Amino acid sequence: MLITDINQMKQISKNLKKEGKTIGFVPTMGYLHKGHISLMECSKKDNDITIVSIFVNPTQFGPNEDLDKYPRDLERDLKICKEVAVDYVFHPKAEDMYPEGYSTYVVMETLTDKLCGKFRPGHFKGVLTVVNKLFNIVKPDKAYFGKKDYQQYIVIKKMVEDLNMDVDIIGCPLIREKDGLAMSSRNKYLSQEERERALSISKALFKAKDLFEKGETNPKNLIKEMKKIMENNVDEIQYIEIVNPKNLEPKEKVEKGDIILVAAFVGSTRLIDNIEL
Ligand SMILES: Nc1ncnc2c1ncn2[C@@H]1O[C@H](COP(=O)(O)OP(=O)(O)OP(=O)(O)O)[C@@H](O)[C@H]1O
Ligand SMILES: CC(C)(CO)[C@@H](O)C(=O)[O-]
Ligand code: BAL
Repeated sequence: MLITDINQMKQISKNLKKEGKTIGFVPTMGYLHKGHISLMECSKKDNDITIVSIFVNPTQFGPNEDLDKYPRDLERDLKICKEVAVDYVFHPKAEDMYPEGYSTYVVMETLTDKLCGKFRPGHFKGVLTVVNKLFNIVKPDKAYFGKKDYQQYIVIKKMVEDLNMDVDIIGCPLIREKDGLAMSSRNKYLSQEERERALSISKALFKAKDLFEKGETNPKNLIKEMKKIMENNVDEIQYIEIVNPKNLEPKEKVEKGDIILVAAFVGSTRLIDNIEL
């Protein structure tokens, strides 16, 4: 069922909780793909009720980013949600989420100024604020986030811990296309030729993992090999970092369980990807 009214969504969730039902929540920005569907399937397995939100959150986009052109197709998304048999789709209006005079934000003092946060100032402030608002409206027992957006997953986990919020954050595996490209709504922006070049990102990650498994533990060497693969294909590498998976601090010697995080532009499309070692 599609719900667009915030108060109606709050009331539905309140009633579900009164009935003793568990609520699983999958926040999205829509233009759904198999990555999103995998989160919905996880939620359905664990909970009585699954609620998906579709909201392109304006506060997490920078002034020169793609808020206006972000792909939107509600009809298609609703069809997918129906096929997967989610119980409710929450699709609020931006003017209801952020009415005139809106002035309260959630700011995290660590973790958000590095990696994506360094290149997208204010991004995580917008993400944490909207996720907090959505949690207050939907009141989930568990919320599902993809590890494709790995920093986002860690930052949200920390917010929930720091603010003693009553929701379990579940991180779900990154889903790829058959040829290795990480699924993302923004892949729609890529031309055929750009998509080919974008494959160098996952190729570089797979290569680095292979080299690590063969014994290379110097992050500089792994990153150098990745750059060799990506340099002539992508248009800009924003970062390649090998970090501790919990605190996102760069590693001097790579160990099993560390994670390689990448952000790069192909044409005007910014893509992120990662691999766990
Ligand atoms: N390939 C994927 N595998 C697993 N989870 C994913 C994947 N892509 C997106 N998700 C998750 O889906 C949720 C909603 O993400 P969002 O709607 O921004 O999709 P997206 O494809 O990441 O879009 P974008 O183009 O903004 O990167 C997030 O928790 C995100 O991590
Ligand atoms: C978590 C989220 C739905 C908040 O707008 C968004 O950042 C996303 O889609 O990953
Ligand atoms: N998938 C994270 C949302 C964003 O890029 O704004």
